[in-house]
Amino acid sequence: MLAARHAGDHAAGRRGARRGAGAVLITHLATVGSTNDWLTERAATLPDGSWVFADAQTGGRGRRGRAWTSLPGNVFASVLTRPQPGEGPTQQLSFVAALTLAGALDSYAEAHRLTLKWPNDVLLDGTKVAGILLEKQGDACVIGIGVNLAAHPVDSERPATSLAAAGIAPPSPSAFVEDLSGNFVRTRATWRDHGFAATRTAWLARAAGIGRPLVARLGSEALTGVFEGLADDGALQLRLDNGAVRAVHAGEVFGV
Ligand SMILES: O=C(O)CCCC[C@@H]1SC[C@@H]2NC(=O)N[C@@H]21
Repeated sequence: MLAARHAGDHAAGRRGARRGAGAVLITHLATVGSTNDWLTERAATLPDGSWVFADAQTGGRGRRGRAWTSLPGNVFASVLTRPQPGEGPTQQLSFVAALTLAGALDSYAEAHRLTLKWPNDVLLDGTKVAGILLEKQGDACVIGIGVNLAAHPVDSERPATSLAAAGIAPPSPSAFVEDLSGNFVRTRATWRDHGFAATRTAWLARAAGIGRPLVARLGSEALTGVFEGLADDGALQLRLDNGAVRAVHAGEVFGV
């Protein structure tokens, strides 16, 4: 285990930092506001591919300004990326991250039970088990990952599940983060070496609702169409009833 190296970690209750498989730096905190904030504050000094995770998160954030309920025994982790030679645009990282996460979950649940929902949710038996939040800081991008291993919120507007609720013995968060970090190196290398085409094909192979009707809610607008695929910038391609294909860059999608 490496000695503590960052100033200002006392308040967070530092557990330690170590090099995981492939010499990835993984920092383990007892408690933190948000692992995304922790990394964003250190984006200028930490190396590309650095991870942080925490036993407790007091101000977890989700997409679209929502709070992320951070229950004990779950994973709250973030990884720092900077554009590397050969890599595509940052928006594509969203799909690299979703594949990384699904690949890590494959060790615990049969692959057919795990599907991907645009843009970057992971579903277990059709219900959300994990979410991803990408935040840019200059040219860096912090990818936050929340996984319901042991518990899930029961009172939330949107249905959620956990490995435990699905009858799967959950791993420890630290073991899961170890899997995630190793998987991210491999998934990212595939993206770099084979371009977005390989990542898109892999993502679409696990996508929930591909080729089926869905509703995309974009603010006050709701569009109905058939989910046809993914554009290079990560937009969902929706074939509308009039035959035109509309690119959906932001919003939420629901099956109909
Ligand atoms: O589905 C979503 O809305 C994205 C959820 C992302 C939650 C994770 S938990 C670790 C990291 N820190 C945060 O504050 N958010 C992300």
